[in-house]
Amino acid sequence: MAFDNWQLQPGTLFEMGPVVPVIVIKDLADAVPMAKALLAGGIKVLEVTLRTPVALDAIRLLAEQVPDAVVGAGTVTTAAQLQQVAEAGAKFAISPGLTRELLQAGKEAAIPLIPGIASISELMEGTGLGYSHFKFFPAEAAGGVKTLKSIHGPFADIRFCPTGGINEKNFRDYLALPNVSCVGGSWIVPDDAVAAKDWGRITELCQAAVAQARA
Ligand SMILES: O=C(O)C(=O)C[C@H](O)[C@H](O)COP(=O)(O)O
Repeated sequence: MAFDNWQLQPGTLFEMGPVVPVIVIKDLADAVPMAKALLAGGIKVLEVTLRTPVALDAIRLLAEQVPDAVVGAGTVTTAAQLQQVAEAGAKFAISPGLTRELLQAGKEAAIPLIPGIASISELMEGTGLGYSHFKFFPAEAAGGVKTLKSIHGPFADIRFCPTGGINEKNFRDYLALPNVSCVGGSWIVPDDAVAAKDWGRITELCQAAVAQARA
């Protein structure tokens, strides 16, 4: 189940995967070349985290200048931030966790909210309000593939985007699960590549991930 007022359904978003880069933009000038490097590598869905002062401006800029990308916001932890990112043009919002306030605001928002869970009780808080698509965070630290396999038993209809500790070595183990159609991670946008403005390396990392996901 999802919400009719959402302009994009989370199932559609998850199917656009397989890897959602978790992006930290420190310098606004990096936003457009980075997004183009990701697109060139076959990655369309971008999560720009609200961890830096320029994050909202970066979302606004990307929504205007890189229309082929599906740009959303990460690290959205409050209802006020959800409203801000929607106004900035984000196509979706992802949270590392959930609160009742955020879930309520998400139901009424124009864009889909993907709340984060690390426990069954948090999951039930979300499913109780009608949510069916969640971030599983911090994936590796919260039991990883084993935990998601166990959750699939009682919650077979629920889908996850695991994030946190996922990399080129383990991401296919997650994608093989029936309740996972995309994973999030920062390994395809490494800090040192961004600092060096080595966009070619980012494109190569994306191409490798996309090719491995298909293999
Ligand atoms: O910023 C947020 O909203 C988060 O939830 C955290 C990120 O998803 C993880 O930090 C990504 O994890 P790594 O791929 O291990 O770097």
